[in-house]
Amino acid sequence: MKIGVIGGGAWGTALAQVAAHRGEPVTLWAREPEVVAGINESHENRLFLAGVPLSPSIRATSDFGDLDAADALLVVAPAQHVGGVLAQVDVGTRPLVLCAKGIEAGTRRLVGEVATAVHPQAPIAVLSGPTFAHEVAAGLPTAVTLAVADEALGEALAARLAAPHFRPYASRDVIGAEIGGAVKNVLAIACGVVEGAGLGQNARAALIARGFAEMTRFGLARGARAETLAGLSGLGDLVLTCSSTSSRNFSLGLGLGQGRAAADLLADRRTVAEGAFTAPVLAEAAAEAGVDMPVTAAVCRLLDGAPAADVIGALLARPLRAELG
Ligand SMILES: NC(=O)C1=CN([C@@H]2O[C@H](COP(=O)(O)OP(=O)(O)OC[C@H]3O[C@@H](n4cnc5c(N)ncnc54)[C@H](O)[C@@H]3O)[C@@H](O)[C@H]2O)C=CC1
Ligand SMILES: O=C(CO)COP(=O)(O)O
Repeated sequence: MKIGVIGGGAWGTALAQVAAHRGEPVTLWAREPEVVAGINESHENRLFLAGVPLSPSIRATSDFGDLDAADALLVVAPAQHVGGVLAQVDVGTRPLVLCAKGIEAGTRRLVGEVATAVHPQAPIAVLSGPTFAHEVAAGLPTAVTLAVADEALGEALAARLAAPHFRPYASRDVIGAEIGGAVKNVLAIACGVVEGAGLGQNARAALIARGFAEMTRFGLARGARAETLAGLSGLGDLVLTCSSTSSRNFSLGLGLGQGRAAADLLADRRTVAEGAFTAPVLAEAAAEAGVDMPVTAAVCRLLDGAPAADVIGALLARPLRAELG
C-alpha cells in the first residue's frame, strides 16, 4: 500500500517518517516551497520539524498530481483548511486517513464530515491519540487509535502504518475518535491557563477530570462511544496535552493565564493551535446539542479578551452540582 501525505507541518512530516520506516517510498505534499526543497535536498523540514533527519524515501512535492500513485492518503492539513485542500485532490475511492483535530468554523462539521462532503466515495479513517510529532519522529514509543468503519480496511491500514515504535489500536468508532481529538485541544488551553495563572496542580487535575466529563457529555450526545472517549484519542490525548508546554494549545493557555492578550499570542504564529479555532464552534455545537460545556465557554471568553482572573472567578462561582450527570 503506497502512502501519500497531505500536509507538511510537524505532524504530516512525522507521519511520513513513520510510513517510510522500512524504506518504503512516501510522497508528501507540502504547501511551502521551502519545505518541499528542504525535504528533497537535505532531508529535513526546518520550518516545522527542525533537527530531525528524515528518511530519504520521503519525496516532497507541491503538485497534487504526484499523489495519484498513492493507495491511501493521510490528511494532515489544519482542520480549518482540510476542505479547501482536499477539493484540489483527485481522491476517487481511495481511503482518507484523517489526522487533523478540530471542528470546521461556520459549518460545525467534524473533519470526517468535511472530507465526505468533498469526496463522498472515499472511505474515512481517523488516526488520533497522544502523539507529539517530535517524539514520534524521534522514534519514541507511541500508541494511537485508528478508527475505521470497515474492519478489513482498518486492518490493512494498521498493518501498513504500524512500526516498532508506533502502535495503532483498531476502533470502529470514527466519530468518537474525532471528538476526543477536537475537544481536548480546547481543554488543553484551559489547563495552560491554570499553569500560567499559578493555580496549582490540584486545579489542573480537577480541570482534566471536569473537562473529560464535558468531553464525554458532548461525545455521547453526538453518538460517540464512552470507551473511545476514555481511550487513547480522548483521555489519553487530554492527559498529554494538559501536562506539557510541548503542546501548542497548552502554551497558548499559559500565555493567557499570564495575562497576555489572545490576539498578541495568536498573531504571526506559524504553527497551529487548533483549540483557538475549535473553541467557538464547539461552544455553538454544544448549545445546539443542549450540552453544558462550562470549561469550553470559559476558554471562549478568554480568547475574546476577558481577563483570566474574571473568567476563573466565574467558573469557580458556578452553582454546586453533582459530579455525575
Ligand atoms: N504537531 C503535533 O504534534 C500534532 C498535530 N496534530 C494535528 O495535525 C494537524 C496539523 O498540525 P501540524 O502538522 O502540527 O501543523 P504545524 O503547526 O506544524 O504547521 C502548520 C501547518 O499548517 C499549514 N497551513 C497553514 N496555512 C494553511 C492554509 N491556508 N491552507 C492549508 N494549510 C495551511 C502549513 O502548511 C503547515 O502544514 C492539526 O490539526 C493538529 O492538531 C495531531 C497530532 C499531533
Ligand atoms: O495533538 C497533539 C498531541 O497529541 C499536539 O498537541 P498541540 O496541537 O496542542 O501541540
